Amino acid sequence: MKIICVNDYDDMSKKSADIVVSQIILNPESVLGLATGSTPIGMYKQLVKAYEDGHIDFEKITTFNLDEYFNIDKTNKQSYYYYMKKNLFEKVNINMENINIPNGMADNIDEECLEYEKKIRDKGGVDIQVLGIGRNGHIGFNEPDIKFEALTHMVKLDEQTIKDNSRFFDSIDEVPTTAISMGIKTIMRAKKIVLLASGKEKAECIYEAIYGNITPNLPASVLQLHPDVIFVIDKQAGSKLNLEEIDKQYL
Ligand SMILES: N[C@@H]1[C@@H](O)[C@H](O)[C@@H](COP(=O)(O)O)O[C@@H]1O
Repeated sequence: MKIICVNDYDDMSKKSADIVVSQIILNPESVLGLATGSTPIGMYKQLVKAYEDGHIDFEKITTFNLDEYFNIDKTNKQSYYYYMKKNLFEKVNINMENINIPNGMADNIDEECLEYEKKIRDKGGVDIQVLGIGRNGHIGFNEPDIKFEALTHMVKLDEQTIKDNSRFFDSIDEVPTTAISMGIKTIMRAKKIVLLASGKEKAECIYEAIYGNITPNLPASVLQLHPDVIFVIDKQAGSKLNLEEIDKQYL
């Protein structure tokens, strides 16, 4: 595990974008695993800038998003499809046939999940997976007590997550209570993982993810077992860590 602790949100966005940009430059046919939420928005802005400046080309890039709300249409402004379109896809030269987001409107969700896993496998797996983290330590929508062996599946959202995500909706009653999410096993199969966190409200879960027991109660703790994971966090999110100690242990 590598931990990069930077000054603030802007630096977190630049640093994490640098990592993704390098991946794209090294392999223009990369398979990117993408995340939503407020945290990666700055990173997407940086990726768009790198594209506009001519540093990267998305033509041969494939993407797989972590998750999507259940029963929310692509055109709905709260959908993760809409989020990805607005923040990245419509601003770069990505081929929309190469983007993949679970279909929350699928008639048969089990089939949709199996198909999603198959598509990832057929592409040779995810080269680099971007993650945010929920305050309860969730990654994707893998809430506490999730099974580590789960692949893409339907999940029930935690009360805390519903509350946290209600800021994007007009009222808490509109927040979906279920979603389709890559499972922990899907995430752990990625060749490289970059987790982003910013702000003091993430300090506790970042501390637990790095120092705590590896337990489904704190899904992000499983990342301690991944051979190539980088946490890019700002000072506030890293405020509970003893960074000198971590340098000795992990770097
Ligand atoms: N499914 C997403 C996660 O992928 C994201 O990491 C989390 C944190 O969001 P934020 O970055 O807004 O704190 O929110 C949602 O629940």
